This record gives sequence, C-alpha cells and structure tokens, in this order.
Amino acid sequence: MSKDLRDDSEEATEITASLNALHIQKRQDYLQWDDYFMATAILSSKRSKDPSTQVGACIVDKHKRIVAIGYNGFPRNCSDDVFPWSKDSDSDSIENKNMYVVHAEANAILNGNGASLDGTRLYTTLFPCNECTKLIIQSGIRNILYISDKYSDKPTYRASKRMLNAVGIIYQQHVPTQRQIVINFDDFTQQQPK
Ligand SMILES: Nc1ccn([C@H]2C[C@H](O)[C@@H](COP(=O)(O)O)O2)c(=O)n1
Ligand SMILES: [Zn+2]
Repeated sequence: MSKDLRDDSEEATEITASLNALHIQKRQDYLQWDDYFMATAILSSKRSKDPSTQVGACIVDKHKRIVAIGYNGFPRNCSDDVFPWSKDSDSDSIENKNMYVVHAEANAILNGNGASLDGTRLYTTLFPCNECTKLIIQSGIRNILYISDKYSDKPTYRASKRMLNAVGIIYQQHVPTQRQIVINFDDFTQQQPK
C-alpha cells in the first residue's frame, strides 16, 4: 500500500473513532424490520386472555407501514369473565372456547379500518388455521411470516397449507436476527437529557 493510501485509511479510522466518541454515528443495534413487525405481533399477543395459547398478528403494507394488529379473544361485548376459556369439553360443546374466540389473524384483518390489504404481509406468532386462511386469501394478503407451527399435523392446518399453496401465497417461518428484545419502562422514565 502506498504511503498516501495508508495515511488516508489511518485518517479515516481516526475520524470514525472521533465520531464514535462523540456518539454521532448511527446506532448499529437497531431493530431489523422483520424482527420489529414480529415483535409487534408478539406484543399484541400479550393482550390475549387465553390461558393456554396467546396469538398476535400484525399486517404490514408495501411501504412498511403497520396497517392492522390483532390478538385472539372473544368478540366485542362477550365478556372475558363470562364466556369459557376451557377447551377440555368436546369440540361441539357450548362450553368450549373455540365456539367463541376470534383468532388473532381474523381480528387483525377486521381491525384494518377498511384499508385495502392487497399485497400486504402478515406477521403472526402461530400458523393460520383454515378459517383465517380463507380470510387471508380473500383480503389480498400475499405473504405470511410465522413463528410457531405447533398444530401442523392437524387437518385444519394442513387444509390451510393446501389453500395457500394453491393460490401462491408465500409462507415462511420467521428467523429472528436477535434472540430477545427487552422492554424496560424504566429505561424511558429515567431518561436524562444528553
Ligand atoms: N392461528 C391461530 C391459531 C389459534 N388461535 C387462537 C385460538 C385459541 O384462542 C388459541 C389456541 O388455543 P389452544 O388450542 O392452543 O388451547 O389460539 C389464533 O388466534 N390463531
Ligand atoms: Zn384462525
């Protein structure tokens, strides 16, 4: 390497070091988009009252804008304290929660406030069932990212994949770029001016 080039690269390193010291370089550990949207779905799932499985969903348009969020729960005005959370009784029983729960994906689609969902991506913490898949297809969602596929052997979920494959909606398991995201309210309440 010529002396001039070495001098230049040394100077660049020094400038980077000075900028780092002044904290005016952009942060490197910011959330990646897919992690951000899936984390939003996870945060939404925390609102669910279902004692066994909490599901969250987040719908994002092509401009990376969140257009809707949802989680699994009973329909509006069907009290969480009156309707049953059990699924022990047989599936046809009116004491089975599945008679009443609106799935996270369905709630997200319904929460879209009438905005077109054409060409959007769905981030969901659990693979969509066949009923939600019908809504996903009809609403124009084109991609699905999910975390868990724990019910993949059930006919309901096999039917989902059959429909998704038939219409060419792409689904893939989300691979996070960071293992965890910690939310600590104290980080903000104790923030000082810099
Ligand atoms: N893709 C899905 C699948 C299920 N849900 C909801 C429906 C129930 O509230 C709960 C599953 O309960 P489990 O059978 O595990 O006791 O999750 C959903 O919202 N989206
Ligand atoms: Zn569903």
